[in-house]
Amino acid sequence: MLGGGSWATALTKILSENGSCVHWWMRGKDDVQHLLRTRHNPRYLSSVALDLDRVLPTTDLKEAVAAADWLVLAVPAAFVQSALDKLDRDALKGKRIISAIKGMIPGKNVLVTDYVAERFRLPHTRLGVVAGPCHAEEVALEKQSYLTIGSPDAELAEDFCRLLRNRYVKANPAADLDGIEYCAVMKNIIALTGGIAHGLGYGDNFQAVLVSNAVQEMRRFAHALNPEPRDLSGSAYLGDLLVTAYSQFSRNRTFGSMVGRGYSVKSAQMEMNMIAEGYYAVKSIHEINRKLQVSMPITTAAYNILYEKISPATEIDLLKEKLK
Ligand SMILES: NC(=O)C1=CN([C@@H]2O[C@H](COP(=O)(O)OP(=O)(O)OC[C@H]3O[C@@H](n4cnc5c(N)ncnc54)[C@H](OP(=O)(O)O)[C@@H]3O)[C@@H](O)[C@H]2O)C=CC1
Ligand SMILES: O=C(CO)COP(=O)(O)O
Repeated sequence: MLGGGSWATALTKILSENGSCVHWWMRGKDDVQHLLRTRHNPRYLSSVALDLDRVLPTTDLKEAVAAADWLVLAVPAAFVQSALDKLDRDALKGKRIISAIKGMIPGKNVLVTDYVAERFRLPHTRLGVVAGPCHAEEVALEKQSYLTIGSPDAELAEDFCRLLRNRYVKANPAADLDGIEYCAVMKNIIALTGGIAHGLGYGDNFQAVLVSNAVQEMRRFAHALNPEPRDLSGSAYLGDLLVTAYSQFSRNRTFGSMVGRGYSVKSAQMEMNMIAEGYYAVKSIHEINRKLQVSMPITTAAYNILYEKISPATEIDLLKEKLK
C-alpha cells in the first residue's frame, strides 16, 4: 500500500481484516512509529485500529514493494511521480498494480495507470483501478459500500474484488479501465464546482441541474477520448459523481465551497489538511480538451475560477446561462 492518507488507511483496514498482509509505505517516520506504538494512523481515520500482525508500516518504499504481490497506489496523483521515481524500472516486474487514485499526473496530463504502464514497461493487463462511490470515512464506520475494480484483465479484476469483499463491502469487476478512470477524475471537478456554487449561496435546485448537465459533459468527453459504449448510470460513474457532489465527507465539494465563500486556493488547501484532487484535475482536463474541443462549460468555469482568477460569482453567473 502506497500512501498514508485516508483512503490508504481505509483500504489497509479492509484488506488486512480480510486476511491479507499489507506492507504499508508512508512518508512520515513519526507516523510509522505512532502506528507501531498505538495501532492507529495519527492523522487520517485515526479511529481505525489496525492489526499489526498483518499491517507492516514502513518508510522504506523499496522494501515494501519488494515484499508484495500487489501494489496499491493511494497517494494523491500530484505525488505519484516523486514516490515511484525512487523505484527501478524493473521493480514492478511480476506484480499486479491497482490504482486507487482519482486524479491525473499533473504536467503530463496522463492517467495514473498510463503513467505506471509507461514508466515500468507494463502491459495494461497488469493494471487495474479501484473506483465507485466510497468514502474512507464510511469504511471506517463499516457502512455498506460498493467498489468497482476496472481492468482489461477480467481475472485480475475478480482476484482483487475477492480481496476486498466483506460484510460491508461489495466489489464488482468491470472492463472499462480508461472510462472509469477518466470519469473518477472528472467527478471531482464537478463536485468542486458544485461546492463553489453552494459557497456562493446557490441551492439544491441549481446543484441538481449542475449534476445532470455534468453527466452529459462527462459523456461527451469520455466519448471523444474513447468511443466504446459505456453506461454512465453505473455506480462507478454516476454513483461516484453523486457521492462526491452531495456527501458531507467530500473533499472536493468542501474545497469548492470555501472558494465560493471567498477563500483563496492556498488558504482553502491549508485549512483542509486533505487533498482535493479536483483542483489539479481541472488543469489537466482543460489542457487535454484544448485538442479535443469538447463542449465542457462546467470544467471551463472551474478552470477560469481556479487558474484564471475570474471571480467565482461572475463565472457561475455565466455558467448558469449555459445549463439546461
Ligand atoms: N478519501 C477517500 O474517501 C477517497 C480517496 N480516493 C483517492 O485516494 C487518493 C488519496 O487521497 P486521500 O487518501 O483522500 O488523501 P488525504 O487527503 O486523506 O491525505 C493526503 C495524503 O497526501 C499526502 N501528501 C500531502 N502532501 C504531500 C507531498 N507534498 N508529498 C507526498 N505526499 C503528500 C499526505 O501525506 P502526509 O500525511 O505525510 O502529509 C497524505 O498521505 C486521491 O487520489 C483520492 O482521490 C479515492 C476514493 C476515496
Ligand atoms: O473519490 C472519492 C469518493 O469516491 C473521494 O473524493 P471526495 O472526498 O471529494 O468525495
